[in-house]
Amino acid sequence: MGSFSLFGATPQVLFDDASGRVTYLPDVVPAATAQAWFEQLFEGIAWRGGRRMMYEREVDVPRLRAHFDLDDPALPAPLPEALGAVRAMVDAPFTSVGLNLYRDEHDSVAPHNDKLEDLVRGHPIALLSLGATREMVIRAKRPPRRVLHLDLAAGSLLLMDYASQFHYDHGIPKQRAPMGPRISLAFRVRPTLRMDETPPPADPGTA
Ligand SMILES: O=C(O)CCC(=O)C(=O)O
Ligand SMILES: [Fe+2]
Repeated sequence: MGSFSLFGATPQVLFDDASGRVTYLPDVVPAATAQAWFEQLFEGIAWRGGRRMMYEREVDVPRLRAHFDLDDPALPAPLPEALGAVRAMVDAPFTSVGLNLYRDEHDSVAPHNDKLEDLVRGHPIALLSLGATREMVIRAKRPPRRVLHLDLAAGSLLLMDYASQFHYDHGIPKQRAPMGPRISLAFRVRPTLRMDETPPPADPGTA
């Protein structure tokens, strides 16, 4: 249930109350490993652009993305290793990883909460950061509008629990100063289709 190991990095609990819990764990992955993983993913992933509707107009999603199910037998390196590093810190049965590539300071993700229908209740979202440090803004949806600005450094893990998605938006704002590329890996426990919801075939013995 989103508990984390106390070995390795020292967790910084940013808040932990009725509105949810958000924890930052620096240096979950050593700097050299984080850099190697960044380069492998930057070169090796078939990054996709995207389009979305904004004010009744279609615009580019301001970053590149990719997605994998974690049980994919062709899960590309270094995603299995990255999953291992995350699982060493977080006891949650992650099933999916969403990748974001922020090419430079112009790329961003608008304030949002992760879609609750894509998450299994009670499990956290784990964001592993690689590449350039980028600022994340976490803002309460309702007054008093607590706002947190935090730097997500390479090799760090940010854990946002399920409850926090009801009460806070998070985003990566555009910057004015030039920035190198950053990749984030968003590990989630997604609901699977319940195969057991279809009625079982009639038992021939009782027909
Ligand atoms: O890049 C990040 O750290 C945030 C990504 C994010 O919020 C998402 O993928 O839903
Ligand atoms: Fe998100």
